[in-house]
This record gives sequence, structure tokens and C-alpha cells, in this order.
Amino acid sequence: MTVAFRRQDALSLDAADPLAPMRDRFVLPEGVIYLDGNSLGALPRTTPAHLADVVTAQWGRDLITSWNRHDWIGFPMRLGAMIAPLIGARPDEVIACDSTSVNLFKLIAGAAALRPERRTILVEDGGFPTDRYMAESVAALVGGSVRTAPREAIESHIDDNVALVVLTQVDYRSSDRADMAEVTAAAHRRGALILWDLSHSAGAVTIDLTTCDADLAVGCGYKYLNGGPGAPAFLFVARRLQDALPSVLPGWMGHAQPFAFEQGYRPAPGLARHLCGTPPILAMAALEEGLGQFDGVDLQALFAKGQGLGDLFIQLMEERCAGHGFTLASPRQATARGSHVCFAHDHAYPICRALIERGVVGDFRAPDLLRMGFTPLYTRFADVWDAVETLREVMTTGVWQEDRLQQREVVT
Ligand SMILES: Cc1ncc(COP(=O)(O)O)c(C=O)c1O
Ligand SMILES: Nc1c(O)cccc1C(=O)C[C@H](N)C(=O)O
Repeated sequence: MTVAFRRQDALSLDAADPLAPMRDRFVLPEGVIYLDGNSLGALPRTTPAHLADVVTAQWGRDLITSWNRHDWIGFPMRLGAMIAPLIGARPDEVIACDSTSVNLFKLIAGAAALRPERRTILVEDGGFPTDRYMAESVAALVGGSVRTAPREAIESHIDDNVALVVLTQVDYRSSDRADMAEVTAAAHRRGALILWDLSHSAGAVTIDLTTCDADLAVGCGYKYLNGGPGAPAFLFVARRLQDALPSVLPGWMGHAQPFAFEQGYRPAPGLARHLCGTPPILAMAALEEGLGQFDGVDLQALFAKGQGLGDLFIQLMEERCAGHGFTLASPRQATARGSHVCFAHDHAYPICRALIERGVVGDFRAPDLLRMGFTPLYTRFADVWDAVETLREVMTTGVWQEDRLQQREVVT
């Protein structure tokens, strides 16, 4: 006979967790169980003081000399080097800049230029929409077209006309995790390039761009990297492609010598050519603190904890919320998913709002998903227990049926 899991068991898991002290590195409001770090990471405790220092001592006191004195000019490369170990890249293969959407455009257009004889950009059906919007825009500009295919069948749609495959490693809704090595190899066998969107995986699951021999990648800085709302995103270009990949938004910061103010554009060597305009220094400083939270952390242990939190959530939902109409909408096997888990429910929207009112902050994704993100740096096993208990209460009381919870907010 199996003994049911109790809150005490969750507390014991937290007590034995060597990563538990990491939680103190973040500001987490009393009474809130934050399960949305996959959309907006929590505020690191050191960020406010660091930003205040950059504002007063660097901008305020050192003014324009800060570009050299505090190496503001080197920020995109420096942050790239901090992101590199989280995604299995080399330090000179990553820069922090722009938004993920803009970086998608830059790399998709660059890849199209590298394969001019091929006319198709292959993207997944139902992926995060910005990836597809950008692919369609590039296709229209170069006279090509976008083809879509189901995520799970993407490999079989790569033919000799595909210039580039754009795929998200961890799907923002289902949490399905693609096999990067396998899909990358399939693209290469057909002579196509591959661009991985790592927005929902960087900082949360194992990524090894080097071993996979990936070509290009992008990802968000404001999710698991804890860089703050609208944080700079990142882009990755494998060393072997860096000199060939053109810069399609050739701003002056990507020029070989920006301060020569030449009339003709000459691309900077390596990755710096993908810089466009002046880097947002305050946002970069916040991202620097977010990335600093990974210092000294055993990444494999961190990612294993994320899987354990997700496993526990699935187990408790099925044990304690059975009969309330929830269906697991993410892979059951931890190695096949990211660090968030979705359950489908016909009334997911008001249920999600009722949870938020009770301090359990997850999110709703249309049409019917309740999505809970487990950030292993700061989520506790007891949080998972408490979140499921709150959900059980919302369901047994029927409080989610109140009219005001049905009204859609602008940002969901
Ligand atoms: C998979 C994925 N790609 C791209 C984006 C867009 O990123 P950005 O807002 O930086 O353009 C997001 C989230 O917003 C995302 O989840
Ligand atoms: N970027 C966001 C925003 O500005 C407001 C609200 C949510 C977001 C998000 O990041 C959404 C997220 N990419 C998602 O997976 O749903």
C-alpha cells in the first residue's frame, strides 16, 4: 500500500535541499506563492542597490566617461559571456541585446541570406507567435515562404528547399521539450540551418548548443534569467558561422569602428555586428544581477530540482484535485518537459484568477490552460503543496464561478 504524500513530506524535501538557501537571494512577497517565473522572473535582492549605484555613481557622477570607465560599451558581450555557460555555448558566441523578437528577425534574415537558393523557412504550428510573425516578415522581404509543421513531425518536413528551421526548445504552453541534438542533426543532414528559441528553457533546463552543433539561438532575459521586465534578450551564433552571417539591421554599434563614423558600413568581426543601437545600460545592469544569481550554483542539481518540483505538482494534482476536471497537458516524463506544467480545464481562466486572488500566482494561456512555472532557484516543494491545496479549495468551494472572475484582463 502506498502512503499518500503529506505537507510534512514537502517540508522534509525542502529541509534536505542544498539549493534551498538560494531563495534568500530573491525578493518574494509574504503570502505569495510565485509560480510565474517562466514569464517574469522574480527580483533579485541585490538588483535595487546595484541599479541605484549604476544610476548615481556611474550615470550621475561619471557621466559619459562611464562608457569606458565602467565598460558600458562592453556590456552586451560581457552579459553574453555570463549567459554562455547556461546554454552550453562559448563566451564569444552569445551577446545580450534587443528583444527576442528583434533578435529572431536578425537571425532569420541572416540565415536566409546564407541559403539564398532555398526559399522556405520552416516553423512549428502553434508555437509562440512572434517567431512565426518574424519568419513571415523575412519570407515576404526575400521572396520566400513560411511552411508550418507540427512540432513533433518537424523533422520529416525538412526538405532540400528549407533554408532554416525555427523551433522552440520548450513549448510555452505544453512545456514539451524538443530533442535539440536530434532535430539539429536532421536539419543539417538536409543542408538547412536551425535556430532555437530558448526563451522558456534558458536558466531552467540543460542546454548544450555546442554538443548539439546548433547554428543559431535566441532567448529572453526576463524569464528564468531574472533580468526584469523587458530585460535585454540574447542571441547565439556558432563560431563557425559568425564571419559569414550578415548583419541585417546594420546599426552603428555593429560597425567595425563605431567611433570612426564612417559613411560606409563595415561589420564588426564576430558577434558584435549584430548590435544595432546603443545598449540600454540600466536594463543591462539589471540583467547582470539576474545572471549573477547563478554564480556558484550546480546547474545539473538546479535543473533536477525543477524537474522534481514539476513531478510533485503533477502527482499532487492527480491525487488531490482528481474529479475537478483537470487534464494534464504537459509531458508526464520530466526529461521531456521544461520547468513549467500545464493542466487543461474548461474554466481555466476564472480558476487562475481565483488562485491569484489567494496569492498563488500562475498564469492562464488561451484557450484552456492553467500554467504553473517552477523556478528552481526560489520555488520550494512546500509551495507546490500549498498551491495545489489552494486550488483544491478554489474547486471545492466553487468560488471561481463568481462573475467578476470571468472578466478578461488585457494582459493574461
Ligand atoms: C518562446 C518565446 N519566444 C519569444 C518571446 C518574445 O520575446 P520578446 O518579448 O523579448 O520579444 C516569448 C515571450 O514573450 C516567448 O515565450
Ligand atoms: N513578455 C510578456 C509581457 O510583456 C507581458 C506578459 C507576459 C509576457 C510573456 O513573456 C509571455 C510569455 N512569453 C509566455 O510564454 O506566455
